[in-house]
Amino acid sequence: MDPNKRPDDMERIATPEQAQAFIDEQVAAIQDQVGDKKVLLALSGGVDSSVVAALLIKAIGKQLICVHVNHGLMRAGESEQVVDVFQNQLDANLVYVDAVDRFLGLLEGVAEPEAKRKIIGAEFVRVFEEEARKVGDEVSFLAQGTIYPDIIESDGVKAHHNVGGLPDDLQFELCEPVKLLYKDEVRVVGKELGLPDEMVYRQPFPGPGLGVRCLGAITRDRLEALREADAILREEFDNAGLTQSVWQFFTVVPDFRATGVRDGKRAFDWPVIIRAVNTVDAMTAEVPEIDWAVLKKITDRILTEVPGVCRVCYDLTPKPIGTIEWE
Ligand SMILES: Nc1ncnc2c1ncn2[C@@H]1O[C@H](COP(=O)(O)OP(=O)(O)OP(=O)(O)O)[C@@H](O)[C@H]1O
Repeated sequence: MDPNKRPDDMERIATPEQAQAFIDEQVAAIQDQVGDKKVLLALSGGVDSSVVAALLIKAIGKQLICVHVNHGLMRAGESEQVVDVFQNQLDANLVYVDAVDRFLGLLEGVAEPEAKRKIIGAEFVRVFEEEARKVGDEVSFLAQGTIYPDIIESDGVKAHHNVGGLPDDLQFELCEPVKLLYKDEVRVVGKELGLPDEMVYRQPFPGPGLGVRCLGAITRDRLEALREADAILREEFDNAGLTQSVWQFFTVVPDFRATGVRDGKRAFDWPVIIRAVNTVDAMTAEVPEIDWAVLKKITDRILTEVPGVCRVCYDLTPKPIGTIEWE
């Protein structure tokens, strides 16, 4: 039997009971696979790696070493939540790497989106490799949040390597407990494992994080404005009950300024663009009709609370022609 093929008769996990049965089965399988050896996991705080971390903690406790890389491009509060949930609440073995200066230093002056993505991806592998080398001798397994769509997308040939790119002398045996699950099932399992809703229902977030929403060459002040505006948007969408009904929403800060008037004086500050989309498969997307009062409240808050911003726009472009992300 192909271990990367979901059996035709496998039930779709939708209830807490089904999730619990899956958890029990995987905990036993992990204990069987790993024994008393150690496992390394890159933990982003996204739903896939968080569910894998929680499963492994349940199965082998401190034999799991989680590495979280704060590259400075996380949304507000995300890295703090990883520390709070995994270190404080679940008492996990967590290595927190503050790599903000490294990433932002390398990205300085780089405006081309593909170049930015490459720098972020390559540096991530480098940071992870450094951490893996520190513990490499004691570790035998690499856990990954591979899910079934990753396997289907890679044509079923081999499991998708989330932290691919590790050198040959640093190869581990893989442990991928959710590789046969669809995203909705991973969420049900995450909920049953007691992870917070913000983690379990986290919307898709691009690998390069806020780096591709701070358009052009990233500067620290513009990145901070983006992070604050994004936090306001998320808070107000949540207050308006839109978090579950809108598929994805975020802000973008372009690398040009607009004029305005603040306290009787000319302002020359950045615009913030609000992007919200609904989609089934991310191939096409529509812009939801957000209640005017909600948009106005978000606009007021961004203009008063976020330094360096003097204009707020709502992006009305469907996909196609516009992609969901701006870069
Ligand atoms: N900042 C980070 N720190 C540690 N690991 C990370 C980080 N960002 C990404 N990763 C690792 O790379 C994997 C792939 O990241 P990607 O951004 O593509 O998200 P994903 O496939 O949706 O998974 P997840 O839901 O776990 O974020 C993650 O599952 C995680 O193992």
